[in-house]
Amino acid sequence: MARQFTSIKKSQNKTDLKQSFKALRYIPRFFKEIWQINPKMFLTNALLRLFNAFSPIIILWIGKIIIDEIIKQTSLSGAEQDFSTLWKFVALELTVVIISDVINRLINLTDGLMGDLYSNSSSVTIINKTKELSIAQLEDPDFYDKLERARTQTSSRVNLMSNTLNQLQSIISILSLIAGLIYFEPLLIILLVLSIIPSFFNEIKFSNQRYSLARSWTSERRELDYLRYIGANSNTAKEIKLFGLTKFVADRFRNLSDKYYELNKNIVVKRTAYGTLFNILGVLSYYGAYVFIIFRVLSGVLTIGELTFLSGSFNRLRNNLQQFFSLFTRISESALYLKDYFDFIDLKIDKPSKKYADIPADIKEGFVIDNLHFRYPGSEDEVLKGVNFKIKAGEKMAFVGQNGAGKTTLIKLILGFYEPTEGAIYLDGININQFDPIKYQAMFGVIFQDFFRYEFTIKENIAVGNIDELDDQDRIERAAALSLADQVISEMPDGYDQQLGRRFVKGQELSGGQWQKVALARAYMKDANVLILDEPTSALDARAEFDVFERFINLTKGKTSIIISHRFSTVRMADRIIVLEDGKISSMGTHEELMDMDGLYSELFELQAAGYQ
Ligand SMILES: Nc1ncnc2c1ncn2[C@@H]1O[C@H](COP(=O)(O)OP(=O)(O)OP(=O)(O)O)[C@@H](O)[C@H]1O
Repeated sequence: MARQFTSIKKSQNKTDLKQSFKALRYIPRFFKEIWQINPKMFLTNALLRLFNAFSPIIILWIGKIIIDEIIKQTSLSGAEQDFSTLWKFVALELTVVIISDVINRLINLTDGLMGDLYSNSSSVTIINKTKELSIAQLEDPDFYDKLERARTQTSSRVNLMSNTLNQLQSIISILSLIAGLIYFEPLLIILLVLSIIPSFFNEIKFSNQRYSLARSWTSERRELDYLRYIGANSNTAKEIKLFGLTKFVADRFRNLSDKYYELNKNIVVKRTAYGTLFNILGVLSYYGAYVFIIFRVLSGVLTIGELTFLSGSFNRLRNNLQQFFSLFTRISESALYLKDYFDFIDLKIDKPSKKYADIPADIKEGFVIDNLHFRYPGSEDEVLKGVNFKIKAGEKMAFVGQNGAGKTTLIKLILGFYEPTEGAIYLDGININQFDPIKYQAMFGVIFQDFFRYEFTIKENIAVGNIDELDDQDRIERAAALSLADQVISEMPDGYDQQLGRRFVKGQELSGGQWQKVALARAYMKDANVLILDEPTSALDARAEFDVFERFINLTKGKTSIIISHRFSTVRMADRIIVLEDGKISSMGTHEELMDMDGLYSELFELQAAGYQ
């Protein structure tokens, strides 16, 4: 733990300032994004801030006039006294204070609204960017960390916006106050700046350390989130209770979070200690300046009004400068996070510059899987080890094999989610990597075994198979009838509009088999050229599975389809069956042909049949 902290320090010390300043480069682009979201609101906010930037000096100046006027009037005899100027300035000060207060509220309001708009818009940007990433990229931990950082730092970016605007406002205030000081006592400024600079560098140093700690802990933080999720969640509650896992999960969480706490504590304690020391220097400088001004008044160089103006300006300036420096470090800290966001949305997507081949409107010959080898990125193990076979147009294939044999992987390669490490897949003689992946994948209707249970309505859950047809009720009902989801829907109080899951009000949880029926309907939502069902019926009862496949076979007459199933009653309906064993095809043929061979297929079939006897 200590070693990790030292290495963070070592790597950071040299580049502290440089990194902070470099990160500020992203701020103009950030503000361009905010401006584009709502130019009118942005402009209003800027104008309001411009006015309020001058309010401190105006109020101090009026205060000086009021005090000098009081002293002047009190030195006059009763007959000579005229308080009209005095009251005019009191009224003026009151007006400025009220206006400034109202403006402050308007600034907060527009800040909040712009923050909301920005947060919504950047979330959409992140969602859209995620869509462009390939499955391989999304499964890569480095990419995933980038996505995570971009996603979780939205609030930090919203704060960055108001902090930067506050900073600009503060700069104008500071300049106006400095102008006042220069007019009377320029020496005071040097004293002021000298006392504040050390705390500025101190802040920058620690903010960089905090950032690099947070960054180097991205995957651990993800683990913490995950542990928090499984430890306190209705989906996992059954197992957590039954297996008595609470202590295991809580201990694992505590161990990890304690480490992070210690590392972070180390940084924040030092930051506070140094910060306090430098702040005391600031206070001393203020009183030094105060004594200096008092002497100038006593020696008759300055008036009492000027004393209140100067000491007020000095104090204000000190606060503003301190706020300026601490804001600067917060801004540079958030700007480092901003870099993560832009790094993510600027991620290069591998788009070949070549022209894509045309997708065949109807499959004529079919697929040729030629000497296919595959290893998952970052993995040593070869999952597919030289697979060769053809799928003729209109053929119904089934893949069988034991767990981990490579069936789903083969489907993912046919869908073009990954590039083979060796060999190729051809569709009607064209290597599938020549097709535009989006158009190519649109040819398929696929349901995976780990299909997603969207906590939307049933109707939406079916329509995700072809979301453009969300309003086509007939189509949704036809798809539901084919997958037997219509039986589930008829039992729901809200029918097709039934909210599913337990997350939202009126949500209805479904059984595993009911979910499968709903998900299966997605495959029927479009006239896909190729239908692939990867074990989506494992939770159906025997009769339901038989009904589902009978419908599937009837519907897909003349269409190419692939089924993965561990149930031989289903598999035997296929025209041809491929038996995968440890990444290789051990045999293929019709059910009868395979039964005649003395291989894995007949062995597994007999085993399953024996189970039913
Ligand atoms: N995303 C991944 N990254 C790395 N390895 C993976 C990934 N997905 C699967 N594997 C590995 O690839 C091998 C084949 O997995 P695959 O899912 O293709 O098997 P399967 O035949 O479909 O098994 P099952 O019948 O259990 O669904 C397994 O050893 C698995 O651990």
